[in-house]
Amino acid sequence: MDMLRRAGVAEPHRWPQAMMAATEQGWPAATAAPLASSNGADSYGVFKLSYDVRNEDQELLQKVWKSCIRVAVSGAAGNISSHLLFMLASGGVFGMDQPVSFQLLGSEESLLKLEGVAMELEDSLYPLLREVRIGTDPRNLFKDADWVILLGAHPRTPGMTRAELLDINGQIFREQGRALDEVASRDCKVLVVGNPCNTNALICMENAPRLRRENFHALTRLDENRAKCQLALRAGRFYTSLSRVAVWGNHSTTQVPDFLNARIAGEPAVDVIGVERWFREEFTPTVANRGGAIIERCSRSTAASTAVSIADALKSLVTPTPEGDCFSSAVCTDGNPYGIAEGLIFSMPCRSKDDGRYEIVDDFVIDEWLDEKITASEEELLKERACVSHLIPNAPPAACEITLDTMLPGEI
Ligand SMILES: NC(=O)c1ccc[n+]([C@@H]2O[C@H](COP(=O)([O-])OP(=O)(O)OC[C@H]3O[C@@H](n4cnc5c(N)ncnc54)[C@H](O)[C@@H]3O)[C@@H](O)[C@H]2O)c1
Repeated sequence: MDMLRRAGVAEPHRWPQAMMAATEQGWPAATAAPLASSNGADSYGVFKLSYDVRNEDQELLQKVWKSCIRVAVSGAAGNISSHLLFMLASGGVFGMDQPVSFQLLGSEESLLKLEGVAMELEDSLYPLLREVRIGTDPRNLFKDADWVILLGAHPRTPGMTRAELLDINGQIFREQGRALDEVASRDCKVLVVGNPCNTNALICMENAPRLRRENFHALTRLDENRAKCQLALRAGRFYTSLSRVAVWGNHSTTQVPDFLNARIAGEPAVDVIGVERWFREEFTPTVANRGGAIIERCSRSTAASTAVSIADALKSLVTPTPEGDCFSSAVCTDGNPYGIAEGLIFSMPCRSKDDGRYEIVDDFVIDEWLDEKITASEEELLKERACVSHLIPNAPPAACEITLDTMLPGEI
């Protein structure tokens, strides 16, 4: 500890007991008894060991590390998480000087698998990973969280309508919103991935009034990445030449990948590619069907590219957006510059400085065609909000009028 201070190193959370930590009370442990802990869940396996930092990790002590951040992940035993956690622990998202503590939430059924995930994290020997906690109680696992990534959701079973899925998953996200409200850091940033992610994020936000509304996001970065890939392929240019590629609206088949404002090497994509019919008739459905096309070929969901897009979404919030560019995130529409109905979670072009906050880019041109598509996605989200009015505090009761299945192919 003294050496840390002398070296001017910010004290990571609970350092020097950092390589430590455990399972939540009651977990059928293959490990030693859980330790008492400051945030209600105990650290797992090797993470619960204490050691004398003065005699170890001399190399690490030479480095100037920031204070440890707490990252909570729900659905942490699932497919997407099995890629994501390893990216987060490697430093590739929050930075090579940013220690992290994982608080991993699973369902009762996934607990054994969650322990397996924790064991793989142990074996990966990530210097930046200082704690791992696992369990099933969101009030334990979200405690003091700085970042929360909500992957856990009920899969749609055969015959289940979108309205039924909205209700089942809405109940999960109402409960998790309440838990965040009680125990998470007030400045906590929340990224919802579990589907239907825009409306799940809305329910979560509305049930967590202590947290800032602007800190709730639903993931549309995968759609943006897919749109960029299609533009690059069609133009015969590499991804790096693309900028201002935004996706508007819902993460569903009504999503609107925006080609009008997209740039390729600084020029309008519509001029570089030049085939209007392709944009209007092929581009959008190709982007929306990409997950289905991948499943057809390899019989598995697109967990890896989704995890990469989550990493991209988080990185975009903690690094400055390059001049003239933007990133897509579904965020709260309150006060938005495009006249979209307030009180929705709607994907829009955003820019960030680097501190987790963002602003909505206000200079995108919306022509009649784009406006019509954006309005259709907005109307869908208004209907989804009506369907879950019983899960939103103080919302007037409303009828559920969703009839279309707009779930993206390839997503459960
Ligand atoms: N927004 C996007 O771009 C995007 C892309 C792909 C997938 N998704 C969605 O992400 C979600 C996760 O996908 P996956 O492939 O990892 O699914 P998965 O089924 O492999 O994993 C989900 C995990 O969540 C757990 N879980 C269920 N309910 C839970 C709860 N209440 N609390 C904690 N854990 C819970 C399950 O037990 C399971 O382990 C799905 O809803 C999927 O549709 C979104």
